[in-house]
Amino acid sequence: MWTPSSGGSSENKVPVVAAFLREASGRILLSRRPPGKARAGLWEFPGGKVKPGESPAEALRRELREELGLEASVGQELARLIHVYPDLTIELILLEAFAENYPQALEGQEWGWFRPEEIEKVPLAPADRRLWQLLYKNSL
Ligand SMILES: Nc1nc2c([nH]c(=O)n2[C@H]2C[C@H](O)[C@@H](COP(=O)(O)OP(=O)(O)OP(=O)(O)O)O2)c(=O)[nH]1
Repeated sequence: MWTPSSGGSSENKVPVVAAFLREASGRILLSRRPPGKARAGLWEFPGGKVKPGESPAEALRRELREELGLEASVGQELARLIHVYPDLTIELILLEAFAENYPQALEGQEWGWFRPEEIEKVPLAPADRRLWQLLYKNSL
């Protein structure tokens, strides 16, 4: 019988929150995973793991502050999915977010504003590609 040693199972899923944040002209904020981290070089919706005792909204406000110096309010949940990576299974929760200031890369990561048609061509983390397809299907 095959048993996974780590990852590969949806039972021990790690909750990860991510922000759907749009600027005035409708472009969407993406950040790039830095070298040395899992899925380095791929683009994602900014966010991170939810710590024990935190709500998803609290976790997202903390991650946006730590990574991008953003003070943000958090709105509704837009999409959620479970994604199994070889090393880790995540439940990725996409929350609408509204920033009060402009982003700055506090952890040296690349970030940018992307039009929806540009996101089609960006190398996204596989879970984010699926999320993006879900959003598009629901014509957000
Ligand atoms: N933040 C974020 N992570 C994502 C997204 N899509 C996706 O597959 N992931 C994966 C990448 C990582 O394996 C995991 C989140 O870990 P992280 O490295 O961003 O979170 P963190 O800073 O809180 O954790 P850590 O590196 O300190 O362990 O989820 C996404 O849109 N945003």
